Amino acid sequence: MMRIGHGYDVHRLVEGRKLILGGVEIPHPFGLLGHSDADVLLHAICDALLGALAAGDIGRHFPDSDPAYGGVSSLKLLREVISLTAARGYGVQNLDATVVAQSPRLAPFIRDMVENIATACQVDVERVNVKATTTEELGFEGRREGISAHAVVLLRKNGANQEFEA
Ligand SMILES: Nc1ccn([C@@H]2O[C@H](COP(=O)(O)O)[C@@H](O)[C@H]2O)c(=O)n1
Ligand SMILES: C[C@@]1(CO)OP(=O)(O)OP(=O)(O)OC[C@H]1O
Repeated sequence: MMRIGHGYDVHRLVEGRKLILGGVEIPHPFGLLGHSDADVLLHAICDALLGALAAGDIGRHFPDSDPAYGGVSSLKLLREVISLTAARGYGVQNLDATVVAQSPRLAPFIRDMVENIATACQVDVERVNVKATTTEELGFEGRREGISAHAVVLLRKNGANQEFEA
């Protein structure tokens, strides 16, 4: 059995914060604001996984009112969501995500993001794809006020054929 999930998140860009995307620290004069490390890409992926499980969203599992999550690495949150996914009997068939950022240029960091995500999800890198796009300077991302991310994930029941079936 397969289950599909979608995730979307936005964080504001500010001075004095690190920019962390997909668990990779990216040199940039601005970083994302949040209670956690504000890794907008991993948050979208967590929400896609939770959506596929019909298990709510990241804020329900890791409330931003809980000091335990202050400054937490979102890779830790992703690993916890994957533990829940495995406990429900599912694994990641494949995952695709898009980061919407006018700057910085993310292409040099995509491979490391994919490796971090694949490791946290306990799958081969071939099952994970991360893309980046600008908005041609339109909207809040285009004005560099924030970065957004979209993710979709397909889960398969453990024990099921791991290849695509017709
Ligand atoms: N922050 C970004 C945004 C985009 N890229 C790469 O550039 C390509 C073209 O982007 P457009 O928004 O002009 O379509 C895109 O496909 C990415 O490969 C990037 O590295 N970092
Ligand atoms: C990740 C959590 C964890 O405290 O905090 P934030 O970094 O603020 O991220 P957001 O996507 O706004 O909401 C989810 C929160 O639960």
